[in-house]
Amino acid sequence: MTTETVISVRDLWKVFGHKAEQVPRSEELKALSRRELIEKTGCTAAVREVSFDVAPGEVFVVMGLSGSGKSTLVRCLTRLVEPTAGQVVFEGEDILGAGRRRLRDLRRHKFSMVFQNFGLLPYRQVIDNVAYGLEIRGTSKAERLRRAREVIDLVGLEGYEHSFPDQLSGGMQQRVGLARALAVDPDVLYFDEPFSALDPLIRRDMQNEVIRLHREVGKTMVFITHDLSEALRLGDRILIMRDGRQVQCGTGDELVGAPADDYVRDFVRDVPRASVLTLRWVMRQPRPDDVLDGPELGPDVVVRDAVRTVLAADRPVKVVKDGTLLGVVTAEEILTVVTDVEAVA
Ligand SMILES: Nc1ncnc2c1ncn2[C@@H]1O[C@H](COP(=O)(O)OP(=O)(O)OP(=O)(O)O)[C@@H](O)[C@H]1O
Repeated sequence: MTTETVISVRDLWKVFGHKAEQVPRSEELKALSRRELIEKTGCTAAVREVSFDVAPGEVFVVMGLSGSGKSTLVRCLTRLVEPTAGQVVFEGEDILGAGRRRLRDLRRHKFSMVFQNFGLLPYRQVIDNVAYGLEIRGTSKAERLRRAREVIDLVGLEGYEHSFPDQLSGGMQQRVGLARALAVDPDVLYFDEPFSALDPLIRRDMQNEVIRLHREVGKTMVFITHDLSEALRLGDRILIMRDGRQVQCGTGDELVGAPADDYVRDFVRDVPRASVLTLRWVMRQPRPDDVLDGPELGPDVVVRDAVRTVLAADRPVKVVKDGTLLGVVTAEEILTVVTDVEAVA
């Protein structure tokens, strides 16, 4: 664990069933597929041997098909679900050893959750819903209302302080959910498919809202989704799960440029590659006949943003980082990505 880690997860297991504890301890049971494990022991392995780190300020996305273990994994991080084995270290503390009081403090002061069904209190006005987390913390009324107004403004709900949740649209209710989560100034925000009940346009608005809020408040976020375009838009890194196991963890361009297996390849098949891949994925080594006095671009420039420069140059564009030439790109490499969806996979 370094100070550059907010959450550090090691060999995490969550098994449901009577003999749950036996599964992570037995090499024989660990090796079984999920189906074989159910048949043999009656246990469901929802999360199997998952390890990852989340850095401060990172948006970390957990993605996978329905039933792959996303919700169970993220609930283990706050112990809403009790892990069967492994380690969850939060800001240097192994929270699997935390007692009830410590856990309650962590949930009140360090974590906030945003759920798909909003979880708002129906008989409370917006402002009291937003102030709720501060109320249970014991913050004075004047202070919690002041803070609630501040975050209501931050999420664009000014003027709706005294509305009740059922007077608001789904998108606005989710803004209340966001404001409530932000009001307590947590260290980490956990989102469990918060926008999947919203229609596509509102959903896009809310994704933009999260991007904007992240830029403004810089919180560490762990975000569950089964929607790859949402994952790519929001995530600094994406963990892909299948049947409880992690299949791959990486940046969007790593998943699209080098999918770990057919499951990931299937997920990323329809992604517009030019919008995700960066020059490091398409550049080639210079050849002896290349004239190397063309324009320079960085390796992290997205192909789509490099098209104009590359096509306008009459010599190879140099891909340079910290003064070192990493490779070159010409119209040929760029057009391969822009026109051929499977070219680099
Ligand atoms: N309380 C429980 N008891 C028994 N099995 C459970 C329990 N909760 C989850 N599971 C099982 O664990 C597996 C993973 O479920 P989980 O809800 O974490 O997946 P998910 O990827 O979040 O799915 P979804 O996208 O549908 O919410 C599933 O097979 C599920 O049936």
